[in-house]
Amino acid sequence: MTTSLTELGSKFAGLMLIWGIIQQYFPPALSKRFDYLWRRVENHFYPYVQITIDEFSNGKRNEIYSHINSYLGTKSIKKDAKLLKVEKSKNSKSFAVSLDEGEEITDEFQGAKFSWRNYSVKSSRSNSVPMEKKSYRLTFNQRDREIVTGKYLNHITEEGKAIQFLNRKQKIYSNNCSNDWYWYGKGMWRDINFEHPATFDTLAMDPKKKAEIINDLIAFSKGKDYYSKVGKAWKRGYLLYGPPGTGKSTMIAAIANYLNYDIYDLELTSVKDNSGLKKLLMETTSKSIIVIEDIDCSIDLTEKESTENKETGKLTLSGLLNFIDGIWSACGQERIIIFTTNHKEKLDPALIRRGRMDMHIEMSYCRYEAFKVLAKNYLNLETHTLFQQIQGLLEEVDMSPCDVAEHLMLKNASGGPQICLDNLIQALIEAKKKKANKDSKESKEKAKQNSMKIKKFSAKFLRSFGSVQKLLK
Ligand SMILES: Nc1ncnc2c1ncn2[C@@H]1O[C@H](COP(=O)(O)OP(=O)(O)OP(=O)(O)O)[C@@H](O)[C@H]1O
Ligand SMILES: [Mg+2]
Repeated sequence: MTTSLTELGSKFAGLMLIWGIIQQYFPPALSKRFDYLWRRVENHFYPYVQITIDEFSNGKRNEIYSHINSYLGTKSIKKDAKLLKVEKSKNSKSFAVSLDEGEEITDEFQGAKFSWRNYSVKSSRSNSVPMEKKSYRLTFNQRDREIVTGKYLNHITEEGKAIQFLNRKQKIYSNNCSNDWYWYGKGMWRDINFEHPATFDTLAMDPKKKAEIINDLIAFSKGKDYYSKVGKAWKRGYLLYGPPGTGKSTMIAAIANYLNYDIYDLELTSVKDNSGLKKLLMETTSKSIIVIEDIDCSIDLTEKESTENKETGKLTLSGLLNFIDGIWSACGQERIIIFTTNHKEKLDPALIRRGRMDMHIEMSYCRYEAFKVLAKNYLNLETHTLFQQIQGLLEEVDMSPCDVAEHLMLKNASGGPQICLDNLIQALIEAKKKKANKDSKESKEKAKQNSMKIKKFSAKFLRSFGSVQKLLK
């Protein structure tokens, strides 16, 4: 289809040119009549329309061109296009394939056929470097005009965007910028590539809880229509709480990798006031996770403090609440906000109520199910005779996944899994002893305090009894 369409198109263009020249010698009334007839002949033999999409439009890069480029590049691998180009930019994870100059490809959408051709025109200005003008030309039957403008162009733009999103390198942004001259004028966030290896497969936790979180993330990321239907801003809040070393930060990395989102690591102690917080928020993009780690330590966020500071221009709890659910936070769609804390009980209930922090996720000490994930990751073991003993010990001792993982690391080339498991058992037995000692000390201390209380009480009672006796005498 493609070659014949393009060839036919250029032949008609040639005929049009000749017709234009001859037309000048015709009287206007006759020329109009001929023009009408010519259009009918043309529509009969060549009922096609062409749209050209240039790489640059009005001196600016044309975004649609780059989306089409990605879309057609992916199509070209599956189709039988023979002239392809491969590029890799510093911000993309893998190679990007696109059509080479002059190559054509056909596409189908809702039963309609489309032909795409890549053009490149080189021109040289009198005194300067040669310029290359790249474009795509879309040819389609004019009966499909509505499909093209109504749906097809939208469809390829969305697909192209999605391909570019998957192919880009993830970033982690931080607002904790020093006064370093290098960052001067580079915006409020600085970024580096995010390359954390954590995934949900390597995250050690109760499998049911893990599945629940993954399902929640899937529902969120596919929820565009749902959120707009119920009239809610497309964002979700997670509170991760639990003792140190239980995997809160690791979970954030796993979520970012799962959804391919960027991370904005927001350091509240570096934020001067509420308006600074708003500016930071406005510089974040969609499909991102805004993280505030150790929220309880970041700032004194009590309601009382917030009311006192309202006028003094500081960062306040109400400022933070506005940040989470104010209208500004809905400016960029598809955003996740995550708070972490070791002390959930210290947080103001207003900050973590449902609707703000939609899901409260407890990251707990390592139990048997979580241990099995670590043993698989670190030692490639799914079963072992020592597992049963470890299971029993993990029920009695609170050890963080971080500490368990440390014992499962192969420390030298000659050490095998058996040594690691033995080491872990030793550590668990030690921890169990320590716990037993601590418990017995605590119960002795409690008993001592109780007996002191009883002694004090009886002395007081005896004293008062003595004074009553004296009075009665
Ligand atoms: N649940 C887990 N699954 C897999 N690895 C874990 C888990 N928890 C901890 N680790 C390991 O321990 C290290 C420290 O964990 P992480 O930083 O995620 O803990 P945290 O809960 O954020 O601690 P803190 O409260 O001190 O910030 C990680 O680099 C990871 O290797
Ligand atoms: Mg952490």
